[in-house]
Amino acid sequence: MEREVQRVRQAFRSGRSRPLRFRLQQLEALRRMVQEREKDILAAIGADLCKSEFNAYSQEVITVLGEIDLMLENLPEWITAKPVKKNLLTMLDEAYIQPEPLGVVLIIGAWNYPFVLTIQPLVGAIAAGNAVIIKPSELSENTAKILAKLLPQYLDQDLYVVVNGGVEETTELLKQRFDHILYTGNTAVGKIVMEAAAKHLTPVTLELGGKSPCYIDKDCDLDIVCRRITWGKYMNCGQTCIAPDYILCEASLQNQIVQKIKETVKEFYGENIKESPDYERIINLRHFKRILGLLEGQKIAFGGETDEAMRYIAPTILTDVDPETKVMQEEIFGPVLPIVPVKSVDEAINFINEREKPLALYIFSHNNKLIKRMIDETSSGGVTGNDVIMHFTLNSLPFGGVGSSGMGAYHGKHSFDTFSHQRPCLLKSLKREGANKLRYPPNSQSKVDWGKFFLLKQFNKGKLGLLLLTFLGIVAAVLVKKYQAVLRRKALLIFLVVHRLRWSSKQ
Ligand SMILES: NC(=O)C1=CN([C@@H]2O[C@H](COP(=O)(O)OP(=O)(O)OC[C@H]3O[C@@H](n4cnc5c(N)ncnc54)[C@H](O)[C@@H]3O)[C@@H](O)[C@H]2O)C=CC1
Ligand SMILES: CCCCCCCCCC(=O)O
Repeated sequence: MEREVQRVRQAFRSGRSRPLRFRLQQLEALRRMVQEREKDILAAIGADLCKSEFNAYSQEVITVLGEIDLMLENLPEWITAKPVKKNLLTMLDEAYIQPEPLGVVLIIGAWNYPFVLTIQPLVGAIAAGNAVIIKPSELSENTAKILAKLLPQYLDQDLYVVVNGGVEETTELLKQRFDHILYTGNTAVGKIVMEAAAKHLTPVTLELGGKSPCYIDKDCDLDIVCRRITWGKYMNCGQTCIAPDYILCEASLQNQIVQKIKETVKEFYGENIKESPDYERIINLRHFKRILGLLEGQKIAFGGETDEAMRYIAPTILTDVDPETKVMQEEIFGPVLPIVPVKSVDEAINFINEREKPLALYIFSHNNKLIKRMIDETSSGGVTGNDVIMHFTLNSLPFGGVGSSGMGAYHGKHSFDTFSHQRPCLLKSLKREGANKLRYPPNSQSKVDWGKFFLLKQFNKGKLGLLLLTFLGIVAAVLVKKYQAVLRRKALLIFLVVHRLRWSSKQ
């Protein structure tokens, strides 16, 4: 493993991942891979999660293609140095921020959306000019295999490398030194990743999970609310990190919600859900049994049917759920929707704030003030009002968690920033040494006063200073006339200072 990482680092050191042209070529090659090998990719995702081609395309492939297009369109602007504001002391210098690649990035993907959760970060890392080691999840083995096969056929083989394997291989990888690690998966492994990264002071982006609450206000159009929740909760058989984990609402709404979700499930998946091409399966037996365990002792208002051989769990709703029971203690990550009754929005806010910060928060209400209030008085990785999941799809929004649901974010420009160092650059001239005397020893009160004058607004706003500088400006102008060639630059500096002070005294 050490040799593999060394090889990638050598490739990064060659500098070839940095030029804009190269980055664009690699992103175009990746887009070609997705388009030319679409059938293979969809088949692999389908085999891992029992997912239809339509669903695999619209839940995973479309996002990756959109991300690549966004990068191709904006990268020339994003990699350009951005000038920054200057102060009186640096007025004649060049000051700017230049994004630079971090180096070798490790991307550890999860199995639930095995293509998009691995390739979308890769797009950002390539765009930012890095070399990348990609570690797909071993649980989605078909997608892991197809990525290991296809990526080297399209991308630079030394800069972008897929490492497949399980916990043992990931553990070995994590002993190596990286310049950034982006991990998607559960919180427990997130801690292992962070501990390993700390040994090398490697920065991390942790895309973790949690229980994302969904509050339904009493004045809602429940038909629409329930359609949206049914879509987001049962998509991918509930195995979505930002799926609404549970509902908070007044007890009186429960029966109507159950009824409307039941009707929607029939509309979406038909009479025989097992036969529906749109309804997926649980990834493996361990997760299947874990989810069944969460049903113990609960009041099942709808669903509950299971088939171990097919790892099938029907869309299920639990009502009057006690917050102390197991289903409310861990992320469900399956098609089970508990409803926890609350008496008011205040109680819902307290309920959310008493628990770990979730990855997403969903609020349904006609009352925008109530939505804004809940946003103000709670914390979560992201929020969608009057819908679910959709904040993930807008790549101008950063996607990530907060607190135990993760740290850092990606998607679109946020990915580019995550995988870049914002390098501050100040380029001075070897001339104009006179002004530097201010900061050289021996120090004195008058130097401190000049320092204040140049750097602190409150000390250069006064009229006295302005008068003094105007006077200096006149003297300078006279001197310039006399020693034009030598003093032109100094006079210009004084003029600029006077101009700046006039401007700041107007503020
Ligand atoms: N925030 C986000 O964007 C997302 C978060 N998730 C979260 O991920 C979780 C589900 O995924 P998991 O079952 O964790 O996926 P997983 O079991 O596939 O693990 C993710 C990665 O961690 C590695 N790994 C597992 N155990 C390890 C260990 N002991 N040491 C080192 N590496 C190890 C695996 O090889 C894999 O590449 C849920 O909690 C879900 O909420 C899932 C998708 C998106
Ligand atoms: C248009 C629907 C796209 C849905 C994609 C959802 C991917 C979520 C990944 C996750 O957070 O686990």
